[in-house]
Amino acid sequence: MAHLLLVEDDTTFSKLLSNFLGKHGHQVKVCSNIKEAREALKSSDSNEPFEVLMLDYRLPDGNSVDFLKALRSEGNRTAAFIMTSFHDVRTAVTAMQIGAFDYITKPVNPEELLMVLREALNKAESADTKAAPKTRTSAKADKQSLEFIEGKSKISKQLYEYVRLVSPTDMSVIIQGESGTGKEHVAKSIHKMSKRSNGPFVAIDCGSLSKELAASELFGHKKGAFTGALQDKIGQFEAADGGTLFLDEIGNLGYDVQIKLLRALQERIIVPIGATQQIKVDVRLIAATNEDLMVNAANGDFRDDLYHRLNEFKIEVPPLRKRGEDLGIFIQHFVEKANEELGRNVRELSKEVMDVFHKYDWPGNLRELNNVIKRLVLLSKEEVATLNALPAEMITAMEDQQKPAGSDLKALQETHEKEMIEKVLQEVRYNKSKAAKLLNIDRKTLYYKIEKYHIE
Ligand SMILES: Nc1ncnc2c1ncn2[C@@H]1O[C@H](COP(=O)(O)OP(=O)(O)OP(=O)(O)O)[C@@H](O)[C@H]1O
Repeated sequence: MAHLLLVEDDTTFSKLLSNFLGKHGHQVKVCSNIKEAREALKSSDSNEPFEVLMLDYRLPDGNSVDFLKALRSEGNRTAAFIMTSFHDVRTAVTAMQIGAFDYITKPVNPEELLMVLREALNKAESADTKAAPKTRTSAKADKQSLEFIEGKSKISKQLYEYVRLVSPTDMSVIIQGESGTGKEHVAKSIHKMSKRSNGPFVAIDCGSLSKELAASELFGHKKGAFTGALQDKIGQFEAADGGTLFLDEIGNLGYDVQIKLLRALQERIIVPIGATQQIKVDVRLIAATNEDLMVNAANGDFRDDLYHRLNEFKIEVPPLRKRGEDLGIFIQHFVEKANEELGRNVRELSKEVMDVFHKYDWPGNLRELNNVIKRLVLLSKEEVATLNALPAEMITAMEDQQKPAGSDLKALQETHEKEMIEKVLQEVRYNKSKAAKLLNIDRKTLYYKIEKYHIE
């Protein structure tokens, strides 16, 4: 049994969901907005904290991506997943960067929900047993590398040529690529092929670290160094001694921590917070980012000196839509993996499903493909998976894409609607309440349309 917090403003749906989860032995606290959720989190018993947060994306007093961002920066690391419509998948992808474990598209399929919940609970459990949440150690690195697919496209061959080239050296590496392209996988491969492969591989997701906690997480602290430092803590730099430290989403580190990081890299020593003695460390650093750190450095958002220290070698991991023939190889791989995990026997995807997969642009890259395939396999009782097992909206999106815009009434209406919203937003200087009133729609609908049409 798990203690879950469900934040959902659709009361019928939340009742349905909590009954369903209750029947599966879980204890669910339901809140209908962010304010209530905050109160529930505050008053949750420290003996029985929430193990998983299940968040509807659009809530009456904000969206759950911002909510989760705020929680993470306050140091809350409870496993969380976001429930979203298919149109918001791009937003959900952002959510994963700030430490949501996963997302699930609405309408929620019960079996899929249980699967995602099970995975979130496993994650919560493994985080509990480690020095820090979101820190992954070498045992997992080994297991995952076995499942690694390189691909046959030209762009993938070049990628792995670079990986093999840089692995045996001790150079720092920046891995750049969109969310879900496999940056962590690449980092693990570099570690495995390096002379440090017998040492630890420690991964930290800087996106889920609050500014206050980042320095202590990386460099450790002494008991009493700050409120809440109840005992000495070893930092991840020390934990990675003799091995590789992988800093995911490094662009999220605050300026102060960046200075300390630079010093640790240049002088190979660290000083835990509140300590007086220096500790020698021998760590290879690999950093990942989905932004262009060079641009951030030029804008002053990232320290120039640190950028150059890290950028001894740069590897770009291509988005899935640019990996051409690899798509088929990844599909096969993920289907086999899902069959094994879920005890299914899907042998083939129907031609229609393959068509959709080839046309779709996969904004969440390999992670999204993996998720969609898991769902597809889960819902397919036969050997051939058909369109029925794909999210309905994915198919509609593909159909819409294929229609010629000139004669497509819906597309014309949507273009008109987008222009109208943009015009009104400009008129009221982006005051969304006023804009919603003028457009005669509620705020929630306005937010939905702003996202749908990618209005800045
Ligand atoms: N080469 C690969 N072969 C098989 N599976 C892969 C490969 N690369 C990535 N994956 C799978 O794709 C998913 C995303 O990979 P990963 O976490 O490495 O991406 P990422 O770019 O680091 O993501 P993020 O930007 O969110 O940190 C994982 O489920 C991973 O197992």
